[in-house]
Amino acid sequence: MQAEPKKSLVGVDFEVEVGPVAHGGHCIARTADGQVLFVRHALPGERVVARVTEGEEGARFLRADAVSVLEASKDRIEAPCPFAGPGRCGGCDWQHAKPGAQRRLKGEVVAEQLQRLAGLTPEEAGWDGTVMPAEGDKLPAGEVPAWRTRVQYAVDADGNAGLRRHRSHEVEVIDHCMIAAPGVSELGIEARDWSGMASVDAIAATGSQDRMVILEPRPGARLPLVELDKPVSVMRVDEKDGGIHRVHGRAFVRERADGRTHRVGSGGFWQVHPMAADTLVKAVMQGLLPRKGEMALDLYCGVGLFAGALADRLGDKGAVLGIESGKRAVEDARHNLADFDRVRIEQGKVESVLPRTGITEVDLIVLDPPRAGAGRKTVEHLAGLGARRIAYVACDPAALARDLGYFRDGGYRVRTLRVFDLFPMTHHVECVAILEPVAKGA
Ligand SMILES: C[S@@+](CC[C@H](N)C(=O)[O-])C[C@H]1O[C@@H](n2cnc3c(N)ncnc32)[C@H](O)[C@@H]1O
Repeated sequence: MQAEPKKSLVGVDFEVEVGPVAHGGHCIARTADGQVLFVRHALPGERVVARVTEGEEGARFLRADAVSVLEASKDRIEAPCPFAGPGRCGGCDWQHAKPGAQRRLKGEVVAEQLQRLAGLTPEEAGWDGTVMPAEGDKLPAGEVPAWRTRVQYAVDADGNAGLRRHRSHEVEVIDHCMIAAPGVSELGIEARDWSGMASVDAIAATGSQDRMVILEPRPGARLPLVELDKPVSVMRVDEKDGGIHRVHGRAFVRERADGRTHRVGSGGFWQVHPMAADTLVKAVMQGLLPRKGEMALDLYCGVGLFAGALADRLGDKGAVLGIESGKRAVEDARHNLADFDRVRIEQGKVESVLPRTGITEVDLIVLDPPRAGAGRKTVEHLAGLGARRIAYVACDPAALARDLGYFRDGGYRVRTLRVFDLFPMTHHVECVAILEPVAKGA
């Protein structure tokens, strides 16, 4: 017998009391029947009308948008961006929260994940519970920061440009993105007509005048001429293989951080807040306190940000091994670190390359994995290398908390945790955890 299809609840409204914020930035609520709702654009303590955007009867949970606020939180503000809100731009999801409240809520999410997945209180994690701005970010509270040094715009078939709506391919047509850095705006949809393109990825480097635009043309469309009064690279996404190819200018931009210049190719990772790289390097180095002559690993090393910072502090007798899966990022890392004799970069996945290196002992480890985290197997391997300190840089607090639990099983404790707001107006948060071995007999 075929099971009856479940009835979709999309478009149905529920009047609900909004509970705490959850991982992912949505708040938790329940329908009168007890079904869990993850409500976007809501704040804890509010009473709202939540309109279901995903889910059916009997589903474990539903997703919804707060389409009307019946009782507002004192943390609520009118979103400064005219394109934010239910069903609109999918970029910033916390425009409706005061800047101070955004940080507090990020802290609540980190604390909840630590408790639930690692059994740690903030005190046990050596964290004072605060969420810090990026180093040197002195913007007055309330002012919308134009921070994003990389924005991927979308263009519809009629040539209207904007940003994608939340979990949708539809384009929210906009004339300006408030959080785009000025260098991005002078290149992006604010500056020219992008008809014929499907997407336009605009990058403005920090510490150099370099600009890059990665264009994905619609079938048969010609690329527009892109001119700027500073070095601009034009790249093209290949329709057939999805590869990124150079059309004009250099195939990279130069980013400055920790006193060095880093070449970052079109597909390579670089932090999108202009002060993020320096902030993270400082937090990692303050936590690790590298000593001359030590041996260190930089895992998920990208173009070599932490490997370079480590090599610089470890001196001529120190050594660093970086591992990164992206082929072009590895080429960039090798270029960026060419001045250091005792730095080696291996290409491949950490989980397969690390065991093959035959390394059985290191002094220091930095790991900065993608959102999924490192996972049990890699953490078990790392915990067996006897490092005196480990710095775990994380963009997903849930993956971090889970992996901290694995590190605890491997004999490591969290010495300090620092939490940074490197993504204002969104729910995203960045953490740096410093671990050390639990003293024998403790
Ligand atoms: C969050 S970025 C960090 C990059 C670098 N640490 C930085 O701060 O600029 C994560 C990096 O890990 C790489 N990556 C993803 N999965 C990987 C894996 N399984 N093994 C090695 N590298 C991986 C990505 O290509 C990306 O460069």
